[in-house]
Amino acid sequence: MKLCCENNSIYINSANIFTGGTDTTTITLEWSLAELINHPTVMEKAMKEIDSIIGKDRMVMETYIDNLSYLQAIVKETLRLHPPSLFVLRESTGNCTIAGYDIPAKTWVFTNVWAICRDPKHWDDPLEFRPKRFLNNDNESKKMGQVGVRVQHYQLLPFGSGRRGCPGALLALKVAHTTLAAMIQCFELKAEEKEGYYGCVDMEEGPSFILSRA
Ligand code: HEM
Repeated sequence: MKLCCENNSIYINSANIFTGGTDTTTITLEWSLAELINHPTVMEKAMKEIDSIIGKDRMVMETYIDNLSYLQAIVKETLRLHPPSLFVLRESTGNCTIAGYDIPAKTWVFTNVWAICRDPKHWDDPLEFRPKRFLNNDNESKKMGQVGVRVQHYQLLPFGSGRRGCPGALLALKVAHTTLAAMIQCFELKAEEKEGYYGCVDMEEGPSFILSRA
């Protein structure tokens, strides 16, 4: 049988899934672990949540994740401060105006996800790693608790949005939540004591479109 695909689309889509689906999730895990090591009280709270919901005799499994709301807030806060895809890209199909700028047809428009996720217009203390902001139990969280990474809350866009939004978001979140929970449950993580970084992980960002640690 001869398969007929315009523009080599099977090849392009498969490559998309591999490139878009591998680095992004591991980078999210790396940033989450780095933030947890640098915020021992957050780490302790996450351990306590896992202990109280799962206990010490069972391993974390995907089915428990719905009950680990603090862990989910940690991943959300990581994706806010360190969105692996810095930009979301669109090409205008016709002339249009965005935020007062006239955009001609066929223009590439980059949305700076990184900047929006740190914008003080949308976030209190935007540079602080504070997963609590996503939990529904104080005034700030009442505002932010409902902000999801996969719905149309445009101040938090790690997976993009709309028809071309990330199709792997659900899978990515499942993998990130379960792996992070297992690592917190099984290991005691600390930073190496080396000159300049006593007990802290260096959070410098690498130079790339995909936001990895330097
Ligand atoms: C934390 C992990 C991930 C992040 C942060 C992420 C982020 C994104 C973003 C921002 C886009 C562009 C969306 C837009 O333009 O609106 C995208 C597209 C895409 N992602 Fe992900 N992604 C992740 C994981 C995955 C996984 C696990 C897969 C597949 C197994 C995947 C497959 C894709 C594909 C195929 C596209 C292109 C969709 C299209 O062009 O229509 N991603 N992703």
